[in-house]
Amino acid sequence: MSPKPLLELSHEEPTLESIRRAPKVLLHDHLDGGLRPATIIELAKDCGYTELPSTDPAELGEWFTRTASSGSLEDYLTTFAHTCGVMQTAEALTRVAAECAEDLAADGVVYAEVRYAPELFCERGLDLDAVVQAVQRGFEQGAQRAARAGTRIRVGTLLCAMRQNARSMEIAELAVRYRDVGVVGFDIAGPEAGFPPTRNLDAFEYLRQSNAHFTIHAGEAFGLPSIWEAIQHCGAERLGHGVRIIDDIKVAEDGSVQLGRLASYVRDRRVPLEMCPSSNVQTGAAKSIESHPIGLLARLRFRVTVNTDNRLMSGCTVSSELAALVRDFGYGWADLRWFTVNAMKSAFLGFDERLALINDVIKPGYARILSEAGESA
Ligand SMILES: O=c1[nH]cnc2c1ncn2[C@@H]1O[C@H](CO)[C@@H](O)[C@H]1O
Ligand SMILES: [Zn+2]
Repeated sequence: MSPKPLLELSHEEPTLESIRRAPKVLLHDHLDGGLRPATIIELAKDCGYTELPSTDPAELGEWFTRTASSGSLEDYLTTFAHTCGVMQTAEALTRVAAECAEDLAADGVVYAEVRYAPELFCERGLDLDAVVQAVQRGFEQGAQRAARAGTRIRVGTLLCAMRQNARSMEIAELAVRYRDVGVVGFDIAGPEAGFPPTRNLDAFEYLRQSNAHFTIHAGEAFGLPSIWEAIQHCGAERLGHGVRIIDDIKVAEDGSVQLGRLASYVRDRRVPLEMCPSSNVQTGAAKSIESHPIGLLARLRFRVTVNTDNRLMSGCTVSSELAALVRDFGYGWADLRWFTVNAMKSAFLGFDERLALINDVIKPGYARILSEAGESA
């Protein structure tokens, strides 16, 4: 079967270059998983961090992608010791956040939600508030530099609590304290097996009482019970990954599809899935991009979004993830616009701002690309 676009709009196939020029929205990207290799090396030198596996940027980048392709989430996560190791000062955090905003803007991302766990950056004297302030400063600087370079980006921050630690209430309070200055939500991250989302019920309860937004990493390294708890016990608005929802969908030999009750609920309620195909292949949550559940889930019209997870560990960008899906699923421009609008609708930004980005930036951006494609055809 030759791959076919889900929606027809133009016969011009999107290429990596043209995808880079299209407006894109990113909901799931870790700040400590997106550093430039050269920056890691410079920061290590500045702060006396001596554990890096290489001091050559190309080699170091290659080390991250190779080591993260371990086949298990736990092993994948060990690589973060080196990024967190060099992010222990306010200056380092500001620099990393600024470069993150610049890199995303250069890739054509117009709105990004970038997440990190403040508790991981308090090893050398910073407190949680100092961490958040330093990162916010960086995003502001980066967005300003990007605007001067002719690329506009808006960045919202998500604060993560680490599942294996017991600080989720404290981090949830931090997220609420900074919600008027750029923090748009909360998440839990880290190893999934053995750390069910219900361990953090008090934090989720507090966030709901505070009318605050949160997503939960669920259904990545553990299956349906994790997704069910995240949604039905904790009240997650979105699912980080959520790939294992596929376990509740039966595809018969004749191609007919039957959704179980949880999969139906997720689709009926339009629960956004923050899918990260390359990361899933590296952690063993999916065998390949080609066989990734995103193909079926998009065809069934789940609220699918396409994300990077960790650009450094996967050697990817939003554009390269989309290009891989175009290559393996035959998606066209209408499909890429659909993923982008899905993501913007699912953002933890106010409704009026989401609408403005869709109507003033995303739709005109795709219209421009399509008219250019039409002219050159
Ligand atoms: O795909 C993932 N699943 C679970 N945890 C993750 C993933 N990627 C990164 N982190 C964890 O989130 C922390 C905060 O950014 C990172 O330090 C890493 O430990
Ligand atoms: Zn993640």
